Amino acid sequence: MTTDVLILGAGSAGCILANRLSADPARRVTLVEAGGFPTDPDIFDPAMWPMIQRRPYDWDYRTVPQPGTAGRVHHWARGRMVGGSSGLHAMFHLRGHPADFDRWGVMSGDAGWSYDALLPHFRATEGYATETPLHGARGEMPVMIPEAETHPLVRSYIEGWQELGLPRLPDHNGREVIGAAPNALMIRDGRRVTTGEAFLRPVLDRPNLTVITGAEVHRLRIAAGRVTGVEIRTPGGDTVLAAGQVILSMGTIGDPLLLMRSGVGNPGVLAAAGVPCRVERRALGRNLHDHMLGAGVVCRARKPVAPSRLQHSESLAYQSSRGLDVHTGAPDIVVGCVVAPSVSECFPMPAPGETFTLLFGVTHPTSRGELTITGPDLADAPRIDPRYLSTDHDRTAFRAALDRARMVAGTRAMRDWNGGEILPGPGMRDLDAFIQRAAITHHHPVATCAMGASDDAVVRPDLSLRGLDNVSVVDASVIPAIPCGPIHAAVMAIAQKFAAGQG
Ligand SMILES: Cc1cc2nc3c(=O)[nH]c(=O)nc-3n(C[C@H](O)[C@H](O)[C@H](O)COP(=O)(O)OP(=O)(O)OC[C@H]3O[C@@H](n4cnc5c(N)ncnc54)[C@H](O)[C@@H]3O)c2cc1C
Repeated sequence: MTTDVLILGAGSAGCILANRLSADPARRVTLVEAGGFPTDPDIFDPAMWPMIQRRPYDWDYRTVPQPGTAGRVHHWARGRMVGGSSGLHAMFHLRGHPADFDRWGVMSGDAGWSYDALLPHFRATEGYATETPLHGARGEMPVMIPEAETHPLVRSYIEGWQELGLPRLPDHNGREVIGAAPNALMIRDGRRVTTGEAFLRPVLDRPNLTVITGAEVHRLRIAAGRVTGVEIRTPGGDTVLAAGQVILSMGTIGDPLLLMRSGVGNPGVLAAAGVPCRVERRALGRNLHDHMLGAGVVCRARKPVAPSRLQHSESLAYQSSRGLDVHTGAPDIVVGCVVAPSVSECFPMPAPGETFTLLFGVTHPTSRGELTITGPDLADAPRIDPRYLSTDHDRTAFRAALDRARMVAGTRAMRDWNGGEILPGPGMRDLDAFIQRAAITHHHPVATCAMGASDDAVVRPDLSLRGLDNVSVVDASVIPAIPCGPIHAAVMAIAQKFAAGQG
């Protein structure tokens, strides 16, 4: 089968690309996805999001043991369904601080990635209730700002930050991010909205769009610096697809794995996995990084904590470790309020309704890891090593974030709620050791195919892959440096910007 554009992966980016690129009826677009259309009703129930991992529609990757987190192995959830990880995520919509994207502009050597240049692409995907110069209302992805639904505990938490001098923001998608606000959410009428629902389902009847589900992309066939065919594995057997243009949208893990299985990458890594090197690209899989959260400062509640009417983790407060009176510029730490108990696997889970949790984390970690293949086949598990908490910067900032979480717990506004700290607990002397055991992924791995101006970078600023003429990479893997907050909004903007550039 031959098509004009073959999009590999129907995740957060892939569904937007399929929508935008098939809008031109003259362009034949084929979208290939390993998973199927989601059918589990739990996926669409916002409150269920922490419970739906490790089900069949989660790739459920594992890291190698992490020296920085007490030798622990971390589970990395990734959606294996139409909509990809937008079917598993916590639905928080936050772009990041403008400085995060201005930095992308510098790193890529292309001002098109600066905040002001990206703003129309952010807005084009957004469906806020009201259009403003900073918020889009005509995009397909609903963005809800909770008001009456906000939990009373979270209201007190936000007041606690105000008491400490942090501003109360309407949401985190203004020009300043430092402050506390209810999380803006990708929810409509009480249901999660995936990119599959928002962008793909409405255009499924386009005659020029073909969607193939249950199909795992195994390898790219490469000849004369181009991809000449894509080997796909389906329950019905193997097949080869061909296209003029191939777009990789399989995410931060899926893209480098496919490229490495196909012979693109670091010759040493490929040789160790038994794959002949066809295209040398040493940076592929490197630069892997992720946000982590400490889970958590857990407090006994003085009164019953009713269940969240949203998705439990209702507010993040971004801030500067330099002081609570710093209200401009990019934040470097964050504290979040979770209405339910939230702890890592190292601690017993407290009973719901009797405790609440303050998560704490670092917005711009400097730890950098690597992802590699271990063999040539789809069944060969990847080696994922984020090298969590391997820099002084990250460990120091984590301590500052933990201190801030304790500060807000001690405010007057929280007095009616806080019945005493359970974790780390007043007797805990070694807070660094606690952090090592409490840190969990915030689920934002990026940068294995990072864009950059230098010839070493995996993709160019236009997201074309260096070394293969007809291949582009469009998803979270191209992010060169993680923005301060959750990255889904940035992934949507990346896909929107790329599609807009295709004419
Ligand atoms: C539990 C969790 C909570 C999160 N919470 C938030 C949040 O609240 N806010 C936020 O902004 N971000 C959040 N994120 C992060 C965000 O969801 C992801 O960063 C984003 O969805 C990534 O988009 P993507 O297009 O790069 O990849 P994905 O959406 O993961 O899409 C990749 C697609 O490729 C498919 N694929 C992979 N390999 C193959 C293959 N070999 N063959 C065929 N198909 C393949 C996958 O099945 C998937 O559909 C969260 C993520 C998780 C997992």
